Amino acid sequence: MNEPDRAVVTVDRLSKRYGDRSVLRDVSLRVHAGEVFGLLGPNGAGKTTTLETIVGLRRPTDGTVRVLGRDPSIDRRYVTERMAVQPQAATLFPTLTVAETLDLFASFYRDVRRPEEVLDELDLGEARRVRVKHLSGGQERRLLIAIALIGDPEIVVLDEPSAGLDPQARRNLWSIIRRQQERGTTILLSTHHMDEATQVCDRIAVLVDGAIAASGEPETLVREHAATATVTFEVPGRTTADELRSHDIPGEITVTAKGAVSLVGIVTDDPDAVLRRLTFSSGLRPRGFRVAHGSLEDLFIDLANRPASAAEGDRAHSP
Ligand SMILES: Nc1ncnc2c1ncn2[C@@H]1O[C@H](COP(=O)(O)OP(=O)(O)OP(=O)(O)O)[C@@H](O)[C@H]1O
Repeated sequence: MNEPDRAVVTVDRLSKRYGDRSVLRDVSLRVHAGEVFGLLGPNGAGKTTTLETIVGLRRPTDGTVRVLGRDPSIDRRYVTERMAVQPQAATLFPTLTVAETLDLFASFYRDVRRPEEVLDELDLGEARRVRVKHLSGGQERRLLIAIALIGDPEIVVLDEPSAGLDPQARRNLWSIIRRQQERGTTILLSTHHMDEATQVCDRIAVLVDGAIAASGEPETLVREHAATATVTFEVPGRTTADELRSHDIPGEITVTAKGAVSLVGIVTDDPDAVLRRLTFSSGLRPRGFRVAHGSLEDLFIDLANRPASAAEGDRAHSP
């Protein structure tokens, strides 16, 4: 087990401006040892700028970034020996094979993992003799991740690792990330896929317009920000919203007639109370209950569409 509260990446009040354009404003976050931390946000929110500042490729205009206690733009060697970044596809040589490419990158490190083992973990064992220019998009992306892992880093930074992958390849990638976490690696990634954040991230921070709009465990954020659920069911014959309200059922009720039944939808923040009232006291003979809870996607859309001043209040929660 890792030390869960040891911060390996600390970002304090990071701001970045290009000329008079403000791209990041007061971004603060902590990534703890051994966790998978996700940076979420719509296009242009500042995810790449934040990650590139963390890896030392850009310097903050204001604020501080520390990786394992060091400034990554100054102690570059110390940091790059311990923190790996998934490179861009453009870094690869098209005529080298997969195995040759990994050997080349392995030669940059003092302590490396066995290339065959990394290739097998990334399901690239069978493609080891294929030239880079002949790889599929998914294989190329996995090779980029293999390159990030070959030096057995303490921290791995992945900028949109699932971009361009099909749903199955994305699921495979999530298993790879989880396996890497089990090896004790801390993983910092950016994504705009809500399902990815829910599936692989222990904690997330949502960046909107260069500022952190919310952060925490995905389930907690959903509970706090997307508290309502929708209960749907059907009732034989005809009923009305007024009749349901007369049974003291909490929530916003809509009723639609369909053939011999009435379809009912209730948006509520207390689905348990709705189900109790309906089954024990309404006498309505409801059936086919479904309860749909809010999702991270609802939260994301809500935060991305909120005016900047409304998101401001959430910043106090930044980790
Ligand atoms: N070197 C630069 N000079 C000026 N503006 C820049 C520079 N680099 C990034 N930006 C701007 O900063 C903003 C944030 O960009 P960034 O790439 O960090 O966002 P992102 O959240 O990673 O977006 P995406 O999901 O589209 O990759 C964008 O509006 C971008 O145009």
